[in-house]
Amino acid sequence: MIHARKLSRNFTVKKETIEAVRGVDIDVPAGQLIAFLGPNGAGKSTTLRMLTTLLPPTAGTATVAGADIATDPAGVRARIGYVGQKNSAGEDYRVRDELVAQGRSYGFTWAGARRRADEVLDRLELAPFAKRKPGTLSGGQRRRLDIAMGLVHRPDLLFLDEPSTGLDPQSRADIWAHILRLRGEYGMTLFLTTHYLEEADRMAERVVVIDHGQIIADGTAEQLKQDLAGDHITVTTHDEADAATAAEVAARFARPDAVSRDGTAVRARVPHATAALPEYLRALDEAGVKAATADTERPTLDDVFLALTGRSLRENDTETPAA
Ligand SMILES: Nc1ncnc2c1ncn2[C@@H]1O[C@H](COP(=O)(O)OP(=O)(O)OP(=O)(O)O)[C@@H](O)[C@H]1O
Repeated sequence: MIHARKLSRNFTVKKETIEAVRGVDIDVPAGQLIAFLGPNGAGKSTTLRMLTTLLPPTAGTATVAGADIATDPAGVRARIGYVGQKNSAGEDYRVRDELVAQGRSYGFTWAGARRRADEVLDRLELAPFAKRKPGTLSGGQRRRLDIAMGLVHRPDLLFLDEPSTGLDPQSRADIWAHILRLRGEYGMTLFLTTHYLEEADRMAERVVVIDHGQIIADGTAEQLKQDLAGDHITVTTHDEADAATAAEVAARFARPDAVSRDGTAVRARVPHATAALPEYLRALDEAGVKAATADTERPTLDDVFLALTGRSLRENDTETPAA
């Protein structure tokens, strides 16, 4: 559905060149739900804008939904939907009329556009608001309208740039329920960016991480966590001397740089915590150290990012994601 090779985009600002996207290669098969993650300024929107033909690449090639972004941008646009960060519906018309106008802009007849408008109103549970102006909708309803606008022409592939940003947790869950239902009904390919790592972790089949314009990780959330972050074991002891011994013992189970100590707490990164913990506790016993508490923790996608870059993706977050 998407095949991009060495996709790159530079911007020149005051004679300075910004390499926003640097040689992105990506292949997305039909039907996949893929989350594109990265900190602010990593190049997510720029990549999306190139794939959706809103921005020409400086170098590289891509075919999207079977059409070449450079030689057949109209073909790409006819087959994809794009829901950007900004509202896509205007303020002048009523909700249904906005959707009908969108259908007309894709070449549907008036009757066809009205049929499509009613279908997406129904699918996104917006029918009760059909006669309202977009400006009177709540944040979540407005976001559903944006998605409806992107779906009027029944695209095979839908790009969503931060579909849930700025919404309260309940509206976010609601948007996701709609996205997943639409995907089930239409069998669409979904390519989305999000700042919410938990959402990417739970919802996406594939996670691609971009940083400084380059893809630095690509796989299922589970693979990335297992390969790049590993589980964590945390053991606390009764005094700091024991903790120092416990840290030395931990270094036998984990790489030395994957062991840290804070007072009486020792934390170690290991491939499989549930298997390593009993062995570790036995080894502590042999070393004459009694653990006060022992805990295991699965890694998060933020741990993956931290392992890859030494930075946390959360440093950019301004909102607290829902649990
Ligand atoms: N029109 C532009 N002119 C100049 N620089 C730009 C332009 N658009 C993007 N950039 C720069 O390119 C880099 C990548 O920006 P981009 O918007 O793709 O990042 P992003 O990962 O989508 O970030 P965010 O999460 O904040 O939306 C940034 O350094 C940004 O400042």
